[in-house]
Amino acid sequence: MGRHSAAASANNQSTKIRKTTVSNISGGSNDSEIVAQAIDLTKTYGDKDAQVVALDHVDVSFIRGQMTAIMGPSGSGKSTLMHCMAGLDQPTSGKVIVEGLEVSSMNQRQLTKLRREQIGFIFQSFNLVPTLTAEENILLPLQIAKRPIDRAWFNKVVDVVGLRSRLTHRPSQLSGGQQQRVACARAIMARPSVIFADEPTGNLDSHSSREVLGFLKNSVREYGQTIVMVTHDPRAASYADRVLVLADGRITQDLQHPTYEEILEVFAGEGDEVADQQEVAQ
Ligand SMILES: Nc1ncnc2c1ncn2[C@@H]1O[C@H](COP(=O)(O)OP(=O)(O)OP(=O)(O)O)[C@@H](O)[C@H]1O
Repeated sequence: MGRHSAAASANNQSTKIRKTTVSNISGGSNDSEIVAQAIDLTKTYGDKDAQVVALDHVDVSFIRGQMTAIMGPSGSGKSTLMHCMAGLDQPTSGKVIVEGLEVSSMNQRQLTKLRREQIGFIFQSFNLVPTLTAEENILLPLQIAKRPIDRAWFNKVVDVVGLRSRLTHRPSQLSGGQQQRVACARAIMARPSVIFADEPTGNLDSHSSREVLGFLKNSVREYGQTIVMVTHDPRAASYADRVLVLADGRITQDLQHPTYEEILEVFAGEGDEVADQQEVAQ
């Protein structure tokens, strides 16, 4: 399905779904709970003749202690939004604010500090260091940042992700699900303000996906962790408190606590594409 028809399909569905506007979310009494915010965010690639508008004046706020899923067709701007929010990519115009700090105007040194101290990452490909054990991988970001290691917190995180008996194993000696649980533990160990997860279950079978999503959700419920997760998988998105749908670089849906069926309904017109991507992911 083309990108314009995808957007139209999403808009057509919007009347059927509980919908909260971005201004409702970002305004009013919730202001103190905003962890990360995009204001009039635009990102274009290429020059005038071959310009791609990856993000088109996006306004969105992410609330502390919530898990948000970002969905949308391929090329709709999901990764670009997440990369701009995490300070991995520079917007063309507009602002990104994390914990009250303007990320979009930071220099490299400030960005490195921000990513070390405030932001956790989980990638589809796990991104573990192959020569280090699970324990060493989990502790690596804290050691690089020269931050003290809270052993009680480490033990809690290790037990929650069920890695106690695997701490001395290297990534190659672990299953995909176990490797992703190491990556989750690594992300949460530093207690970041927000964890950005890019297709965290994209390389996992359905059993391992459920384990990883269960752990992520648990970290939101029990420790107030804030998570923003890009996913093509409606099942994964149904674990989230909120689902944002992007099309052509704009947010076309903002759903609070949607059920799996409601998420499927949003993509009913482009079900083949979602189903295909889900199949590839599993
Ligand atoms: N470095 C780049 N140079 C040029 N165009 C780019 C670049 N990165 C992204 N784009 C374009 O920006 C648009 C948004 O890309 P983005 O990767 O954010 O989409 P996405 O929704 O994450 O897609 P997918 O689901 O396929 O990963 C696409 O049209 C893409 O081709």
